[in-house]
Amino acid sequence: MDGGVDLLIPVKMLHAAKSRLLGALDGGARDPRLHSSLVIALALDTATAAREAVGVRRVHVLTADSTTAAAVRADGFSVVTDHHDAGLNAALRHGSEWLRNHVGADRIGALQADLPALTALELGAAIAAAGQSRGFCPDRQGTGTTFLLAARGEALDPRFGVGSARRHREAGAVELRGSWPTLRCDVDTAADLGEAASLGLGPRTAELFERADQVGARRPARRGA
Ligand SMILES: Nc1nc2c(ncn2[C@@H]2O[C@H](COP(=O)(O)OP(=O)(O)OP(=O)(O)O)[C@@H](O)[C@H]2O)c(=O)[nH]1
Ligand SMILES: C=C(OP(=O)(O)O)C(=O)O
Repeated sequence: MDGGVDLLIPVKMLHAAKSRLLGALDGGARDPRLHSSLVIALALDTATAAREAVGVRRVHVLTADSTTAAAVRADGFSVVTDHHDAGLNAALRHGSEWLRNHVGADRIGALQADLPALTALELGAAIAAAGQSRGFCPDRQGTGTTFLLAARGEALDPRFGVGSARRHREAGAVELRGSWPTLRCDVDTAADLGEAASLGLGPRTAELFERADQVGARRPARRGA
């Protein structure tokens, strides 16, 4: 029986996360508390859309960070503790084994935590497109990976990092090729934030930028604006 995908969303320690976005909310002042709230907002918008997607059984945030864990638990997400913060692929291998051993997960996926424009429709379409295969979705540049889905009963075998799209392809994952701009739009830079704003930011991220705007910081510039 098809029980749906248990999805891991990895978030590293807040002081180290999304370093290229440091200062994005405060005109470069780089307030660490504001930065932490941005990292958490990105993850919550991603996780909230993912939870609504057809084919998803449960969303688990994978983190060693206690502030992140508390914030996502408050919104009803499960937390898988990454004790080591030993790098993304090691964390995902640990998370994948934990889900197989502790919650009986038989189909596991990994979704990047920085997809603030994600819609449930697009993630559901990508899961459907994968069928029973191991699949991955490249980012909008075509080189990275925003979503990796194991075949049923198999471990995740993640190969994230620079050039991960090629590595996932070479390792036998099927490239999921639909036109899913919100699933492909991970945000590493201010320019990426502008792209996500053009697609429509999720409510947590949008609210942070609304508030920042009121105190004079710039909103992410929309494409073509
Ligand atoms: N749980 C966990 N998540 C990780 C770890 N390393 C990276 N991640 C997460 O994996 C995703 C991609 O990580 P990176 O590309 O290394 O870093 P980033 O935080 O997106 O951004 P930069 O600091 O700007 O490189 C992000 O959501 C990270 O929070 C880890 O060791 N443990
Ligand atoms: C880790 C990856 O992405 P990013 O560095 O954009 O978060 C990846 O695409 O494999």
